[in-house]
Amino acid sequence: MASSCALPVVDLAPFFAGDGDEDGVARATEAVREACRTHGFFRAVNHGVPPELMARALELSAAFFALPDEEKAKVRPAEGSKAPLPAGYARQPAHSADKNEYVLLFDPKLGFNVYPAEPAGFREALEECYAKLAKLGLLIQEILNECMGLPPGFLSGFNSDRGFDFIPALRYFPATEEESNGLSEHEDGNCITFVIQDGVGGLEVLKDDEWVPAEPGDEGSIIVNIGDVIQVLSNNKLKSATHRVVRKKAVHRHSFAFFFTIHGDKWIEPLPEFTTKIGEPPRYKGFFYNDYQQLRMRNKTHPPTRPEDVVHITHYAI
Ligand SMILES: O=C(O)CCC(=O)C(=O)O
Ligand SMILES: [Fe+2]
Repeated sequence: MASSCALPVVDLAPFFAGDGDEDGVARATEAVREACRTHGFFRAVNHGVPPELMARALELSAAFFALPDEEKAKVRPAEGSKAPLPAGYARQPAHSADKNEYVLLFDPKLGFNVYPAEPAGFREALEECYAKLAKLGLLIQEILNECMGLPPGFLSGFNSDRGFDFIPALRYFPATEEESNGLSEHEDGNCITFVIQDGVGGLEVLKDDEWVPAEPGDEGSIIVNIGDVIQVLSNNKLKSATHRVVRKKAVHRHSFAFFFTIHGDKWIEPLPEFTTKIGEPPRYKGFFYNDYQQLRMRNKTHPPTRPEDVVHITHYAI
């Protein structure tokens, strides 16, 4: 039986029905609001991304990562690229607590991506997946706008530049006898994240001091979570939850994480709807998104020895 902490499931079908199912839309919107308030995570079904496309993309990704290291190394980021992060293949440095390798991809239209020659079809499947997830990002942003009671179109106007969204295709190594961390506990710094994953499992979300599994489920579901930007804009009404990936023994785990993010020049602070308009004090000082990203990046390049020195969104808390 599912525990009371189990990840909420949200059926997005009413948004695709095209028959003006207003009640269905209202119910699904309320389910998203409740999930983002309590867990910061939910499992989306009927999300508009074909399950067979997700399965094919994961298979092709697994085939790429199974290639010899020297083949993977050919997919190195282009020198002099203007991409916000290095697009292409990389592996976490040996000293990192995170035990994975990945291929980072941006919107194909931007021309930053570097693709492997093998396996055939990798580029097409990933580009198709990207397009579908980008569309889903816009839909979830609209739903959040409604959940947050913001003026229609506020978030899409505030966050209209899609040039910073990206996907890492990830492979986690098998756990060892000594150690099973795949991705250390963290909150996402962006707006909205989608996770597509194979059947291995290992993604876990912290809820009331308990680690709740965010397993893939067998219906081709996508895990959705909100990041720090939404938590700040909503002045803590919606939650950017702590999560991590734990590795399993004897298997690699494959996933895609789509980061629906925001332009680095954006000034992020709690919105009036959650502060002055309702007589509540802001829980955060304002900041430029870029500045926060730099601090987060430094967490990775220069990991502090004391966990309490790792920068989280609480850095800006009042
Ligand atoms: O691989 C996953 O399941 C999650 C990845 C994740 O949490 C992240 O990249 O921020
Ligand atoms: Fe994450």
